[in-house]
Amino acid sequence: MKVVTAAQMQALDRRTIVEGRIPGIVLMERAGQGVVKHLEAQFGSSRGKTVTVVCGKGNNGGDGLVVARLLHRSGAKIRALLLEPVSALTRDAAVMYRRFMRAAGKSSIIPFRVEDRIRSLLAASDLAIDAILGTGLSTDVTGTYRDAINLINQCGRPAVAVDIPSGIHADSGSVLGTAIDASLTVTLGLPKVGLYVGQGIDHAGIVQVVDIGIPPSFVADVDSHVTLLDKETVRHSLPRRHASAHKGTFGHAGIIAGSVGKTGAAALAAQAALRTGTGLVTVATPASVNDVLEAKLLEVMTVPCPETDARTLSRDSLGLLIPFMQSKTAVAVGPGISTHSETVGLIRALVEHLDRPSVIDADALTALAGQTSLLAECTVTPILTPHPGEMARLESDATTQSVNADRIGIAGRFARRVGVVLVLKGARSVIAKPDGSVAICPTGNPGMATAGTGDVLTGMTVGLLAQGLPPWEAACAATYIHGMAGDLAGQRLGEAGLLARDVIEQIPYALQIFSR
Ligand SMILES: NC(=O)C1=CN([C@@H]2O[C@H](COP(=O)(O)OP(=O)(O)OC[C@H]3O[C@@H](n4cnc5c(N)ncnc54)[C@H](O)[C@@H]3O)[C@@H](O)[C@H]2O)[C@@H](O)CC1
Ligand SMILES: [K+]
Repeated sequence: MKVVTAAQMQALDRRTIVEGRIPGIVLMERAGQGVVKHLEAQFGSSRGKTVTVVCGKGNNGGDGLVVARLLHRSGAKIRALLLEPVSALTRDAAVMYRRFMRAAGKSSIIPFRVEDRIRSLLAASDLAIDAILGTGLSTDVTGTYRDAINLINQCGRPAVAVDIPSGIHADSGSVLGTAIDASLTVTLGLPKVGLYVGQGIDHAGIVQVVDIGIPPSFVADVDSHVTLLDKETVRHSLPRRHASAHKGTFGHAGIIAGSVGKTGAAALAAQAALRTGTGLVTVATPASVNDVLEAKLLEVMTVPCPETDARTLSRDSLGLLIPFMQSKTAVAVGPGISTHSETVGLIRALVEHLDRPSVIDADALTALAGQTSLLAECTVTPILTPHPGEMARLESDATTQSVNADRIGIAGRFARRVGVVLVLKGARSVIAKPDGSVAICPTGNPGMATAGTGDVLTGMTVGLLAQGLPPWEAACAATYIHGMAGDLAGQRLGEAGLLARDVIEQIPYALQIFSR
């Protein structure tokens, strides 16, 4: 599904109304129906609930008035707060105002004047609906609008944002003055970029997308290079397990990983590859830590390699690692290998011999800082999986902050310039391909910001490569399923105590969801 800017969405809405001959009020009705559907899926039936709907003067407010009418019809007790006089409403919002008034009566509409009254109304509500500002937001929020947003945030009730949390810039995700902290955002037509970047991520809560009937041919014409990953796309790319399968059918992943003090990274990546369905996994690791891995890993094979005095892979490993890579279906390089200068030299030499599907991660990325031209030698497009700090090292003039300020732009430009598939990790990981287009992964949670989850992603990615997925499909599917497994683990354990190993344990359950 394409992800769009406010201007792109407004143009699509307009084209649908003018060329598609679907009146704005019909789109608004569908928007309201979609919001109610997702709201009830999340919070249960609205019958008997008290709901306060806060409406601005624009079409976002119009959507809110549809929600108010539909919830009233379902037996909820509704109060609609108008932030502006009725005369200021847009034409379509005014139509929805009249429809609501006819259905619920004038006493259900409350002008936003007396702050204390509003505060007590919100406090007595089960839910607040934020229909204050949508894609029409242009400047900092001030005055009554700011007061309304702050009162909703302070009331302690879950807020459902219509289209986008009011105050969030639909393109940049930045907060313009103040913004709603939504539990659920039901976005209309196509998802907006601002829900997946910057502060927008924290303010949006759960994001659901509602189809309001924009003709697919109009959507196809939108020039957006950003898409939102979804379950169906991932499902189509996953390997099938035929009845005649044997372990050779599902590939052999080679993982070059580990050093003293960092055998856990190798173990996590190897286990994650197996849990993702890979037939065979072999880890190449410094000789003196090999026994540790043998003890940790039952199903994984290991290859002890020559090492430095610091017990990291040495330059002498190259002669062994070249045939190691050539005998595997796919290769991962990097988890826990250290940044020892000799190991760095080894990785740079090794990359020139990468002739099969590969994932380059962690310390191997640091080894490639300022040396990404070496990747031109790879015969199959490699997948790089940096976190923002590693990304900043790869892009010499960047910092972690500047990377996070433009994750989509940086990922797309880097993937195009260097000719790689890039997974820029972090909240809402983005995956970019060599043509510069970018997918946003909606799965995952803050509990996954813990040691070792990156190694798990590397293992899952090489595992899918070994099973024959092309690099782009493998990167997208691994990132999505990694997030799903993390979400399942988070549901069971909560976020604070979640460990990388818990994510591995949930991979099979995440995969089961695809086979249903
Ligand atoms: N017909 C359409 O175009 C559709 C629009 N839809 C809804 O309409 C929204 C867009 O509607 P609008 O373009 O009317 O705009 P909004 O409803 O987002 O904004 C309302 C008004 O607020 C004003 N405004 C901008 N910044 C402000 C600020 N900082 N403080 C106070 N007021 C400010 C704008 O001038 C605008 O007129 C979408 O987000 C969506 O919810 C949906 O109903 C689907 C169809
Ligand atoms: K809103």
